[in-house]
Amino acid sequence: MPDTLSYFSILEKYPLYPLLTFLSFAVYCVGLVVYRLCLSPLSTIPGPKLAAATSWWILYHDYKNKRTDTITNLHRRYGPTVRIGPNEVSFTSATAVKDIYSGASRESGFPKGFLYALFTHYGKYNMFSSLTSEEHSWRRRMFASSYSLTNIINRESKHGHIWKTVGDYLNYIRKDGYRDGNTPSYAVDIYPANIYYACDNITGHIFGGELATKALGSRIDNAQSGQQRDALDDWYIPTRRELIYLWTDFNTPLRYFDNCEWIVHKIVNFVQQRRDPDVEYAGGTFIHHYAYTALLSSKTSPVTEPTVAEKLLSEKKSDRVPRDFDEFGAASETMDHILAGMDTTGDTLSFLLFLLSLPEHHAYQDVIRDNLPEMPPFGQPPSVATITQIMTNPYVNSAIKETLLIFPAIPVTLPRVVPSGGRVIDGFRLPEGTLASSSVYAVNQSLLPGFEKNISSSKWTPSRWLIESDADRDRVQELERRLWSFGSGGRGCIGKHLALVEMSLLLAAILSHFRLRQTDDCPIEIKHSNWTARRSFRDLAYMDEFNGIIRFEAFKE
Ligand code: HEM
Repeated sequence: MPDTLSYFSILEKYPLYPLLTFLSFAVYCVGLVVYRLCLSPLSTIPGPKLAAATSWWILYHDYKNKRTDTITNLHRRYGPTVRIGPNEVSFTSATAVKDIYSGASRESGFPKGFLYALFTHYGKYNMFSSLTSEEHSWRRRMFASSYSLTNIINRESKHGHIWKTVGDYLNYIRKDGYRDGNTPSYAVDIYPANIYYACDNITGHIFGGELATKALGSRIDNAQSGQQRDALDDWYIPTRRELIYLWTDFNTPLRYFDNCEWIVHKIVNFVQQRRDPDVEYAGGTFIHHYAYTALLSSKTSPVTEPTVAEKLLSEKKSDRVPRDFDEFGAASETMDHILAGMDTTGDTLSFLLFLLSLPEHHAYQDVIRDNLPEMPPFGQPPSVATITQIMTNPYVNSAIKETLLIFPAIPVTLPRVVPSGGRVIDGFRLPEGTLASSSVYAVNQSLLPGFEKNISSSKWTPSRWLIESDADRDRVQELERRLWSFGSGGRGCIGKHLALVEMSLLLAAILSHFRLRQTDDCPIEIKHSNWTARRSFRDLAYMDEFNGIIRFEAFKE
């Protein structure tokens, strides 16, 4: 019988085997590091040597939830181009951002990194989660016009949904705010209030006023509003999207998910078919269920206004979309818009109201208030002229833009992958497959004076957006052009104008009825223990000293 070849018998025969294995591995590792540091096409890009040598360096910062902060500090030290991993480079210059995110019109920027595959719904890709330009462009074409500024303002001037929701918000303050004795002032936990506001607006834009959520709750019975509020509160489980970048680093599961999209969809479909169509939570959570059933209801509702849902349903029948684009695909789009429009707009509003409530900004509140136009009652749609006047009011504008600049709701890296053939960015040749990206926060901070010397401050200074001289004009125009809080190019934020209209109208209405003040002791329940725990898509903890409560001092009922 031949000898069994066991590990031990090999050891007996070749005693140097383990040592040789170890040495080969060590030579491989040293070779890899030498290649990455000295021979790789990325080796001339500035950055920490450790980051260039091993991806564990950025992984460690991802794990500590410190990616954005770390990258921003590296840009301060090394300039606009920094290598942050063996295969990853971060950029802040205007040309690099243009090349990566806008690119040739055919490409509409580089393909997205796999991180985005996390944002499918019902097992179906959507505009945000689709990675390549082929998967994305037909989707974006479907409803790009629904989100143009002209369309939003015209629709608002006819139907006045946003203005009605603004009215609901003011009622919510008076009804749900904590009133101390007989004082005409109301303490409100503004974080959930702003999420409800953003949700009622985006769902109104997608499905129309009838089918919109009424989380602010003044237009329908409280039970339904209460249920919607609870669902929205539950959505923000603090840990839901923590460590999101580890998913990009360990993207094998995402690639796997990408390949088995159709299996997930088949399962969702199978479960759906066997359930009562009215049963709750089709496709996942309450919000998934709402988006799916509201889309189905849109099919039978009389068309009274040009909604996004109506556009989706009519495009679905056309030959401009792939044949397998079904109701779940359409519902995935609506879900995507709801989620993309909810915490971004809601949080930006929360930062803005909190900043204005600070004693050092009370004077700026007064300046905004003193420059507001006469506004219509909430039951009546505002005219195009009124909306335009509010939107172009330099003080309203400056407060919103400054909040977007210093506290962008999505400050993180927006990952992109260098397409086939490689590209030259900022004078550096990047091979195909390199992760070439920018972080919103780093780009915005790099626009502030003294950034490189680390003396740029994150102090909220809305007056930097005011034009008082010719020199100011050039500076402000450049700032407007480069403000990157909504991203840019073919994959930039489609909801930007909707968000700006929502924020401008709400700010104008609040300041024309209330003074915003801080409050110390207030016995109201805080939905989220502090703002650090709520950073849904942020690895920066803005204003973590703020508990979310603001006092609205009424001077006009
Ligand atoms: C202050 C509010 C908002 C901010 C700061 C914001 C920010 C952003 C950013 C930075 C991106 C680019 C992501 C990337 O390139 O990877 C983006 C994309 C997107 N946003 Fe917004 N957003 C806001 C409001 C909204 C609203 C109200 C909607 C509602 C429709 C929306 C829908 C989307 C969608 C669908 C995309 C993906 C676009 C595409 O891939 O073509 N956003 N947003």
